[in-house]
Amino acid sequence: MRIDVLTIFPDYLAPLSLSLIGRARERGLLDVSAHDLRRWTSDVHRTVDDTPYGGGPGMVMRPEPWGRAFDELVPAGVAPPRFVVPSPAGAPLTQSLAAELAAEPWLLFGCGRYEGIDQRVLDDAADRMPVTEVSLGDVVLFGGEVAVLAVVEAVTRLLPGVLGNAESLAEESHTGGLLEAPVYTKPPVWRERPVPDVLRSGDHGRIARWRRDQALVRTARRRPDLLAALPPGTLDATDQLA
Ligand SMILES: Nc1cc(-c2ccc3cc[nH]c3c2)n[nH]1
Repeated sequence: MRIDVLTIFPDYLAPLSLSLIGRARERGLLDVSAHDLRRWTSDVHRTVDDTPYGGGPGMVMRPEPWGRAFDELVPAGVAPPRFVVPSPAGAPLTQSLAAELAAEPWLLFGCGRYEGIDQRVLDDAADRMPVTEVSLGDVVLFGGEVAVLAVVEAVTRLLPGVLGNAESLAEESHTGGLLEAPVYTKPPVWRERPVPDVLRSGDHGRIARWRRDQALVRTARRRPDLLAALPPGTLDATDQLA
C-alpha cells in the first residue's frame, strides 16, 4: 500500500516511522510519504490560508496549493488514490471503515488546519478520485494530523504481514463484536490484588468461558449498542449477561 499525506506539519507524521509501521515500511509492505503543502505555494511567504468569505473567526485553507499538489501527485491517466480527509463532519472511523480502506492500493490523506479547507478542494478532488471524509469521534481537534495517525494505524495493522505472529494471535482472539475481557500477567498477587484463579487453573475450556462471560458483561455495561449490533444468533443460551 502507498500512503501519501498532505499537511502543513509533516513532523506530526514522524510517528509513522516508528514500531510496527516503521518495520512494515522497511520490509516494503508500506510506502508512506508526508508532503509539506507549502511546497505547492507560489508566494514568498508560502501562504496556505486566508480570511473566510462571509466573515467569521479564524482562517480557511486556500484551494490553490491543494490543486497544485493534486496535479503533481495524481496526474491524469494514473489510477487515482482514495482521498481521505479527517473532518468533524466525516463518517465515523469504525473497524469496518478501516477494513474498507485497507483494501485500497493507494490512500492520499489531506490534513486540514485553521477553520478547515476551502470546500472547492473537496469538490475538485471528487472530480478526479473517490473522497472519504472521516471523523475520529465527536471531539474537536486542532487539525487532521492526529486523526490521520489513528486512521493509518487502524488500516495498516490490517495489512497482511504487518502484524507479527504474536500480535496477529491477539487479533484472532478478538471476541467478534464484543469488548475484550480484562487481561492479567505476573505477579500472581500485586498490592494484595490476586489474579482471578480461573486464569491460573490451566483449564482452557473454563478460561475461554470466563473470558467470554467477562467480554459479554463488559459490553452490556459499557457499550450496549455493540450488543444490539451483533448479528442474530451470536449470543447462545450459555452466554451470561448478569
Ligand atoms: N474527528 C475530528 C476531526 C477533526 C478535525 C479535522 C480537521 C480539522 C481542520 C481544522 N480543525 C480540524 C478538526 N476534529 N475532530
